[in-house]
This record gives sequence, structure tokens and C-alpha cells, in this order.
Amino acid sequence: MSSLEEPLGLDKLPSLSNIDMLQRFSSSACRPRVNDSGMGNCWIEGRSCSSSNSCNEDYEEYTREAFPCKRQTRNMFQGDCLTRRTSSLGRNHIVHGSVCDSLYLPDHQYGSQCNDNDIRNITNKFLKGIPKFVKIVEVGPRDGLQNEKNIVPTAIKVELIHRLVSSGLTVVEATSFVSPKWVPQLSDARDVMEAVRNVEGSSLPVLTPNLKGFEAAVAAGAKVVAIFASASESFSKSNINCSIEESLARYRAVALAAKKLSIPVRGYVSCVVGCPVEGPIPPAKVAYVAKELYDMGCFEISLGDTIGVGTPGTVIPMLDAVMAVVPVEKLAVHFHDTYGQSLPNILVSLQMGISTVDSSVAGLGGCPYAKGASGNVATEDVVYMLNGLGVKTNVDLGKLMLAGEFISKHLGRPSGSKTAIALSRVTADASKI
Ligand SMILES: CC(C)(COP(=O)([O-])OP(=O)([O-])OC[C@H]1O[C@@H](n2cnc3c(N)ncnc32)[C@H](O)[C@@H]1OP(=O)([O-])[O-])[C@@H](O)C(=O)NCCC(=O)NCCSC(=O)C[C@@](C)(O)CC(=O)[O-]
Repeated sequence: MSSLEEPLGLDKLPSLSNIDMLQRFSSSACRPRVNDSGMGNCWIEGRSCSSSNSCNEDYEEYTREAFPCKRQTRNMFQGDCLTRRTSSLGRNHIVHGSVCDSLYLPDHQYGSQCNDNDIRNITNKFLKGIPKFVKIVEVGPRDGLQNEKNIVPTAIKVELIHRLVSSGLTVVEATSFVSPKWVPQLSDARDVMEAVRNVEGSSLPVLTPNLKGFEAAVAAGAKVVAIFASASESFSKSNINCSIEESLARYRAVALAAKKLSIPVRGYVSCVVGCPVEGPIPPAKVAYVAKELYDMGCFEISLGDTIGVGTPGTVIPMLDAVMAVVPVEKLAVHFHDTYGQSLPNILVSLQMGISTVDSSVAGLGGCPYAKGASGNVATEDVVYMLNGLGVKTNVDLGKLMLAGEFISKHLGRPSGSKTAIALSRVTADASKI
């Protein structure tokens, strides 16, 4: 079980009053108060300390009492910055880290007695139908990196895939066997695939736009492939240089070849809400393309809001139309976060019964042929929300964040995940306490 999902035993949980006390004892609280009895004194449940040193001692002592597990965490993880551990305690999050060996206490407390059953009962009441388990399809190494201008070395891509797999993600889209002239960033597809082909525990699909790409992918060791059509004629033309119908004909050939080799094929429909050229896309068009992909044998159809313009108001009718022709259990959603609508869009998708969500570590992403497309929804943010809903993913958020930190460092920019930024900040802040 991943560390963030793993509820600490209730006996190990600090009670709300303890948390509250500790908050009051944080650096800002340990200041003289107007009604304190003397200069420099601070108050903790009847204790007082008169100097900053004694404050620290009391803090250490208090922490030992209130959080007996903290010392153990320090010992376990000391010196290994890669094993920073985050733990979710119902809705109160505490972050333990070897880098900072810290304790995060949010400014606000939601309630003290919260466990998975409580969460599920309440979410069942208000969010009927959301699944107990969500499969996350990590698309960072492919969709995330394909738009990067500077070529990312193959070794970095391979390391990223390894880190993502070891965080518990069971599907990590590895690369694309597309024309290197069209997507130079992924021209090392064969080398990447050969390096990861024997990775166990995860499936590593690759994009194949035609038979040529399919054959190259299989030769490099791909065991799952993905084909990608569009619900927009204009985008189809600019992305894969053919009409929707021509693309479907190509994909039928790929699906047939894959069937002969018992290779599962995933299907994408892009521009499911809007197109950079055509504007709004009718749900019926999306449903048509999704059904075509389903009929040619795709085991799963991912519905991509390529430019991230959807809101629940446009996503719901689109999903409704698609669900009329493709079984809901065969559908996945794929949101880009251009307008910050990905999480609400994912939430309504879950409410409608979808249980597969694509996302990209650190919110990397964008399509070179979709002007204005921003990064995908960050995997860290999706996992954080699902943890909060009591929905299982089997992904270890701490390890996932380290994978995001790894690639963000390499790209030389901050993570696009709000969760990763917030948790890193509180971990750093808490280390100063
Ligand atoms: C489809 C093509 C190949 C047509 O490209 P084309 O230029 O029309 O292809 P062509 O058949 O005329 O061949 C031209 C050259 O490309 C070669 N070629 C042909 N096929 C391949 C191949 N598979 N691998 C390597 N090389 C290939 C072929 O051999 C030839 O080489 P040349 O004789 O000039 O030396 C091109 O347009 C292409 O590669 N497009 C891919 C673009 C892409 O990857 N876009 C990003 C995908 S993201 C997306 O679609 C959205 C999604 C899935 O993420 C969901 C969402 O976000 O919503």
C-alpha cells in the first residue's frame, strides 16, 4: 500500500487537540502574547518557556509525546533523500521527510475522526457513483515531453519511466513511434523502448500513427500500442496530415496487425470539446470517432480535451453522447489544464462512471500541433484529489513527487503540479520549525 494512502493506525494519530496545540507551538505562535506572563514566554497547555532554547526543548519533548512515530520516521529515512515519505491522515495531512524530516500541519483542520469509511460514506452521499479504484494512465514521458523544445537525453527519459513505474503507476505511456520530422523530441523512441521493454509491473504503451510506426514499435519491444484519431478535421490534418476518415482507415490496418500479434490497442480521440481551428466540437462527432475506434478493437478509448477548453458544462454532454455508443468501462478521460478545469472535469467524469484517468507527472505536456494547448493535468494533483475522496490508485504520492522533481529539475523549471509545489513548500517550511 502506498504511503500516502496508508492511514496510520488511529492509535498513532495525533488528536486534533494535539495538532492544534502543536500549531500554536509553531514558530509564529511561540511569540510573546499580550497576556503572557513575561517577556519571551509562550504558552502550551499550561506550560511556559522563557527563552527560545527552552522553547525548542519543550517543542522536542512535546513532539516526542504527541508524535511518537516521528522519531522512528527520522531513523528509518535518515540520509536517504529519495525516500521522503508522505502520509495521509484522513483529511489531516502530515508530511514526514528525510530531507527535512518535517511535520506538516495545515492551517485549517477539517475534523479529527476521519477514516476511509467516513470519507466513503460522505462521498457516496454527495458524489454518487464515483469508483472505489481509479486507474491512472501516466502520459508524462510521451505527451509530457513531446512538446519540449530542447531534446531530453534518452537516459533521462528512461530514468523518468523507471521512477514513475516505481511510484506504483501501472500504465506509463513511454514514447511515440511517429515521424521524427514531426516530433523530433521523440526520435529516440526505439532506444527508449529497448531500455524499458523488460520493466515489470507496468504496461508501457506507445503511440503508433500508422503501420510503419506499429512495426517499429513491435520490433523495439512494445507490448501495447495506442492509435490517435481526432474529432476535428482541422486538427487531424495538422496533427497527422490526413482526414479523419483516412486516419480511421490507417488505424484499422494497425488494429488488424495488432490483433494478429495479440497486441492490445488503446485509442485516443482528440479535440473532444474544442479545436484550436474549428472551435466547439459537437458531441456526436466525438461519439462517432470513439465508436469507430471501439469497433476496430480498441480495449480503451481515451477522450482528450487537447486544448483544455472544457468545463463540466461541456464535458458532461460529450461524455453522455460517447457513453451512448461505447461502454463506460472502456472509456478514459484526458484533460489538459489550460483553464484550470481538469480536476472538476475529472470529478464529473468519475461521477458519470469513468474510472480511468490520463495525467502527466509535474503537469508536463502540450501538443506541438495544437496551438494554445497547455500541460496535462498533473498526476500529483489527481492522486491528491483521489486520496482525498478515499478513491484508491495504488500510487505513492511521495515517490511520484520525486519523479516530478527529477524531471522538473532537468527541464529547469518548477513543477506544474500545485500539489507538488504546496507539499514541497510545507515540507520546507516545517523543517524550519
Ligand atoms: C502520421 C505522420 C507520420 C504522417 O506524416 P506524413 O509526412 O504525411 O507521412 P508520409 O507517409 O508521407 O511519410 C513521410 C516521411 O515520414 C516517414 N514516416 C511515416 N511514418 C513514420 C513513422 N511512424 N515513424 C517514422 N517515420 C515515419 C516516411 O517514411 C517518410 O520518410 P521519408 O521518405 O521522407 O524519409 C506524421 O504526421 C506524424 O508522425 N504525426 C504525429 C504527430 C504527433 O505525434 N502529434 C502529437 C500527438 S498528440 C495527440 O495526437 C493528442 C493526444 C493523443 O495526446 C490526446 C490529447 O492530448 O488530446
